[in-house]
Amino acid sequence: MSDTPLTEQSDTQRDRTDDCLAIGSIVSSNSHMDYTVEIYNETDRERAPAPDECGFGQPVFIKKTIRGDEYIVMGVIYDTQLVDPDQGRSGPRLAQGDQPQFTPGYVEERTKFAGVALLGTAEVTEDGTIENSSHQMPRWTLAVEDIVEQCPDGVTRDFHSTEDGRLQLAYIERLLDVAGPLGAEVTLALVGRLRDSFPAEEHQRVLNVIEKDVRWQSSVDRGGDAMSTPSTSSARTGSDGDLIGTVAGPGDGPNEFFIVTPDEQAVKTGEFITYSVTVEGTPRDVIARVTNREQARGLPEAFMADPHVAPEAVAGTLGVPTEDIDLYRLEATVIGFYDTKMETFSNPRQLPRPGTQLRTAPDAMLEAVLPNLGIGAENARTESGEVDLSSVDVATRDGLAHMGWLLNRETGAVDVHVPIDEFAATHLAILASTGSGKSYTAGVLMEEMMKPDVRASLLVFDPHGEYGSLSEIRGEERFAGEDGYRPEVEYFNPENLRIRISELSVGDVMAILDNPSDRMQERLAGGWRAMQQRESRTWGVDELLDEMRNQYGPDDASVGALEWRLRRSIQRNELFTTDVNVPLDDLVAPGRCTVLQMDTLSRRDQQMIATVLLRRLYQARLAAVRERGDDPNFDGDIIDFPLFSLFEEGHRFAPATGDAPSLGIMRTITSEGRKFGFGLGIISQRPSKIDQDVLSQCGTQVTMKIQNPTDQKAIESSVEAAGEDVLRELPGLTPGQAVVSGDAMNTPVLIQVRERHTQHGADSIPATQRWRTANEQRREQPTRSEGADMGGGESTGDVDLLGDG
Ligand SMILES: Nc1ncnc2c1ncn2[C@@H]1O[C@H](COP(=O)(O)OP(=O)(O)OP(=O)(O)O)[C@@H](O)[C@H]1O
Repeated sequence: MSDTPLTEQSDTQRDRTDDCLAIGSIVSSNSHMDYTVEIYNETDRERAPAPDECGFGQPVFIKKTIRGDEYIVMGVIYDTQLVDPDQGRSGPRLAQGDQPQFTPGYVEERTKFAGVALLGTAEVTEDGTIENSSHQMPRWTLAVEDIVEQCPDGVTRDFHSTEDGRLQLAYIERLLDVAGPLGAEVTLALVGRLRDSFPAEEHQRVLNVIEKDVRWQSSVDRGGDAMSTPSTSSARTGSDGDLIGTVAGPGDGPNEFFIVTPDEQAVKTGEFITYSVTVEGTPRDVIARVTNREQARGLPEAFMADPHVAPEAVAGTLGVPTEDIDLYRLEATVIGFYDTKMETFSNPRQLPRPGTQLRTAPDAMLEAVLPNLGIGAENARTESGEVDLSSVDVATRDGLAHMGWLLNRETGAVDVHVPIDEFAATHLAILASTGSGKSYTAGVLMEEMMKPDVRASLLVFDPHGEYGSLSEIRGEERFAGEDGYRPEVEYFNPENLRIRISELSVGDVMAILDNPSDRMQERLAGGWRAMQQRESRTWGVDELLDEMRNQYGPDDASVGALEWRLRRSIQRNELFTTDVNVPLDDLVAPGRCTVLQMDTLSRRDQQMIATVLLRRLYQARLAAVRERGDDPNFDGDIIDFPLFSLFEEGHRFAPATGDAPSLGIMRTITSEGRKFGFGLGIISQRPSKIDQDVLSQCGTQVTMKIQNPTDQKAIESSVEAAGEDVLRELPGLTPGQAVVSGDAMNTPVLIQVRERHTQHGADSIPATQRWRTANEQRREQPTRSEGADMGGGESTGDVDLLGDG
């Protein structure tokens, strides 16, 4: 057999099957798909194939005539074997191998076999080209001595083209099976040949994917299983309309599906993606939310055995590719397409088909469809009654709170606006562990509510005095209206916040008196009822005691016991007065934010203030809605504008356990307030400690980092919109990141809360800084500070204390 390439080169791009180089003949088969071919040498043929004409990965064909029609059976050389009869022979031969003329049998025995795996079939046309190629398993069996010919590149190309010009490679799985350990290599060799025949970019991309996959499979099979470690870290941020992945198939739930995406897309959980479907003849862009992300393919864990060695170094040594090999498997849940008539999402009840391409939902689209704009989008309707999303510019719309932007997109790329009407009517909960940004976020919302396009009437119950800096908005230009509007910010503290005793209910008094006996309760109820019948509203404890003594006799022991309690808890408490009652007009007005600073009051007194004020405000709203103002006999308060009241430490006012007097009115307002234009906002770091009735009535939720499992459970059971995927996000959020869900949004949204326009008033000052400053002050003015701090006694001196004097 000659090693020199033939000078007479065949035209490899020719596409005809006639006059091809015969390279060998079949001698046996290992299976229906796997044949052994003896390669011709000089003694068999005048023109024996050169090594590169019958090498590894060489496409070949065998001609077959079936019922008069001519076919080729395509195959590929996937293995070669040399047979040397001399091997293992120790006895002498008559002649040596370099004297073939004397020993033709010997040379013939010393031969080369090739393994040929079958790929498919094609029909041969009259002009010798092929058509109707099929990559199915050939049905006919080949015979011993069938001639195997070298397949020219043109024929190979035609065998891999479909009728409509697409590239087909449908035999790969079979080839990998048949060729065993050499399957990946022979597939790669074939892919390499096809690259020249299919130069178009679309074909090259497909070949890239196949090549990467096969290469990956083969190298990982050598190195171990692909790891599947869930990962959420990624550098890139999704952007407008990018192609991000392909639908792999349906997921666990009826609205869920899986997507495969390469690492470079870095699609995160919470990202909004879109695909197109036709619903009742109309093409629709359906939005889905990514709910989970797992690595489907990455470097094997075994490569990470030594933390001093980068896994890429191991991979490089083993020849495992490391670039662009990571694949992620995302789970997504269908939100729906935006129904421009109903102005909400509608579920197409149709999952995307496997293979559907997915894009990130465009920024502008998300900005318009995420908030529940409700009737807010009315003036963007076209004549057909549909809302023209492209004309919905939420940024210029009135009554929306700009809370921040989508966390998964570039900063500010998709601004998130929350309709204030929604949460002002159906209540709001801001829930997060301490230090996660609750008060900060509440501050952002309050700023938004005081803007000229909203001018809310806000009443803030502030048990920690955290909203002192909100007064800055009075002078901020961005809060000024063209008509001269300037928001008012008023502060009330216990000195100017008094409760008139006659405003208390008997239930309130019982709570204040700390479990009076049954008989005392009975006496108190009788006396209180009588007092409330009186015209005068300026009675006090003395008048009440007189009334009870009138009813139950001057020496009644229970009245005696009540006297002591009433004097201690009510008469001597500066919070309660007989006459002064804060006028509601001083407290609430449109365009006014009133902050009740209650940090010096006991918890019980804070609850009492909330109870009485909420009751008065609620009744005043009720009177307005029921048009009691028209009744000449009505002398109560009327508030003819909606109210929104915000509670820091909400669990203090509506606790899940205990007997807070404020709980009743808070339950009433959260369940009925919608009808009367009275919204509550509950801020709390302990959702599990809030009354579940109150919490579950909060239609809009801003949930931030929460790690405590009991609190997570409370959210799960009371926050309807918080799906499993949303709850999973909560522990991983950092300060300022939040999930906004519920009535105000069409779907839960992961946001970065914007920065405050005013200063945040709740920053804790580090203890070390305080110590240092205090110490420095003492050193500068030792005598004065010592005198003040030590109560004027003999000072030991700071120098001595520090031990350096
Ligand atoms: N959106 C944001 N942008 C910038 N910084 C923020 C943001 N949200 C919170 N922070 C920072 O996080 C800190 C904690 O926020 P905040 O005081 O609102 O927490 P909190 O949940 O109310 O805590 P606490 O329960 O102790 O009152 C703030 O001091 C602020 O510096």
